[in-house]
Amino acid sequence: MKDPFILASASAIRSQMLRAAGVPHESIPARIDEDATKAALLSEAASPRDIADALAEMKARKLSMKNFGSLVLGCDQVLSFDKKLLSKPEDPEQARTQLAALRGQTHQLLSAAVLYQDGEPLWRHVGVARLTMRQFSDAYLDDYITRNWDSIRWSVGGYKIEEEGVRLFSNIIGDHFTIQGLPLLELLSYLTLRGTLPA
Ligand SMILES: Nc1nc2c(ncn2[C@@H]2O[C@H](COP(=O)(O)OP(=O)(O)OP(=O)(O)O)[C@@H](O)[C@H]2O)c(=O)[nH]1
Repeated sequence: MKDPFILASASAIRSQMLRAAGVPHESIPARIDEDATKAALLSEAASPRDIADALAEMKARKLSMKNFGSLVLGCDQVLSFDKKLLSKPEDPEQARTQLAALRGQTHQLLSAAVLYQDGEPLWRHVGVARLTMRQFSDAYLDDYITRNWDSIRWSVGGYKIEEEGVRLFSNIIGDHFTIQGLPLLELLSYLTLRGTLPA
């Protein structure tokens, strides 16, 4: 690729998806205060989509200002359920409470991506997936968390779709990439259209 590509994210799976797609990049965590920004936006009644987009843009802009010439991709994923924003579970108990609330219900994962270059936004997209959980038993939920806590603690929904988390669901509308945190197909389409990736 002509311009260096920076993924402004600490997310291993986002980097893995880009690498698997043949997009060479450097991963640099943006280290912004997500909680403060999320709280401020929620106090202004911002929508989950706008919150994810704003956080992704903050990450992209911060690293773009320090890396002129590079393409910088910022990402953020939020879980929207019952008009509330859920965050990564802080402990197994919170994971259990959150998953019990999502049981038998449909929630949305919104994965925002914003591309910057030289301090200016080039492209943005928010991918949306709709996921319906089955009526799993309390016993299964307890065992699931015991078996998977070390892995699911880093995921906003308390599950990893490519691992045992898939057994929590009865229906999913949306692509795997969006669920894992990156609207990859839309990003690749843009990079190809702009000539960054060969058509
Ligand atoms: N492997 C995997 N990761 C998931 C899945 N669902 C959500 N995630 C991850 O959950 C995390 C959502 O938190 P974010 O705040 O968007 O990203 P982060 O991991 O904190 O990293 P930053 O981009 O540096 O903020 C992301 O890393 C997603 O990739 C999944 O099904 N599988």
